[in-house]
Amino acid sequence: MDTFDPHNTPRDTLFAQPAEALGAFQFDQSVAAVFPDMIRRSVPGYQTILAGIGELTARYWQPGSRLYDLGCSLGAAALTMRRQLPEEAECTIVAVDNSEAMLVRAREYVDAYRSDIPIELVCADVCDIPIENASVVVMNFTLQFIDPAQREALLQRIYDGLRPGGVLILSEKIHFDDAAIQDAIEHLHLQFKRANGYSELEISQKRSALENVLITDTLDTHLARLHRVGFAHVAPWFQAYNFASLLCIKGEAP
Ligand SMILES: Nc1ncnc2c1ncn2[C@@H]1O[C@H](C[S@+](CC[C@H]([NH3+])C(=O)[O-])CC(=O)[O-])[C@@H](O)[C@H]1O
Ligand SMILES: O=C(O)C(=O)Cc1ccccc1
Repeated sequence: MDTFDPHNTPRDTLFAQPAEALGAFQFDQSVAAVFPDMIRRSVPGYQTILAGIGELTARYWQPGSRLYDLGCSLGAAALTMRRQLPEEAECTIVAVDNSEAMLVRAREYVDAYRSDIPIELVCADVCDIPIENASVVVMNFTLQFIDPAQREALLQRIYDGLRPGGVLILSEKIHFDDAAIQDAIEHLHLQFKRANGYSELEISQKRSALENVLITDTLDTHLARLHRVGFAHVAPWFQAYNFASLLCIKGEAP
């Protein structure tokens, strides 16, 4: 087998041909194979958000704690977090995804870089795993795929598993209640995809496949829910069109 090169991965053409029957979007082997290209060309600000996750990790990690990447896909956030920790940090990074195909490839990415800090790759539903002794929890575009009825309970378990002073970094595609704003911002995202070489057919077929799979909330829904589960400080630290990332800080113990 050729040596794995994380900087040279194939182009996303998954929705380029007319499909007779379009199934629901799944994180299967074909998506995993093109995922770095797909996310870069589909999510404005993705690289900037990863850089911010690195900077926030450097600021909020705590010695002897666990750092989580929930819905890790190929482990991009887990690897970015690890680069920010000192080699001698007695921390463990836990990266979770329920797609076996993603985790097989995540293993290749993780193995391509050397470090004394372990990244545990766990194949599980993020709603089922224990979250304990955490200083930094990242959900980079994952909550949007969780059943809306389960979102608050998951956020509550994250909050409960954080140490005082720990943080959740939550990135999400969002929508807007104001129809004129929704229209304008969706247009900006469409133009972003077109500028990145996606055809009208690719855009519309992917949109259909994502229907009822990727379910967005508004920024207000996110903020209210994050406050309800207990976060003392919550604010968006980044937004590009309809993609936002929130910093949620658990208060210090009284
Ligand atoms: N219930 C679930 N349990 C575990 N994993 C899940 C679940 N539902 C979906 N996933 C996983 O969440 C990931 C979402 S992608 C994250 C990008 C990454 N964070 C990145 O920083 O590159 C975002 C996107 O494709 O828009 C996929 O790998 C799913 O298998
Ligand atoms: O492509 C889109 O329209 C998105 O909303 C982002 C996305 C990126 C990768 C997989 C699924 C959705």
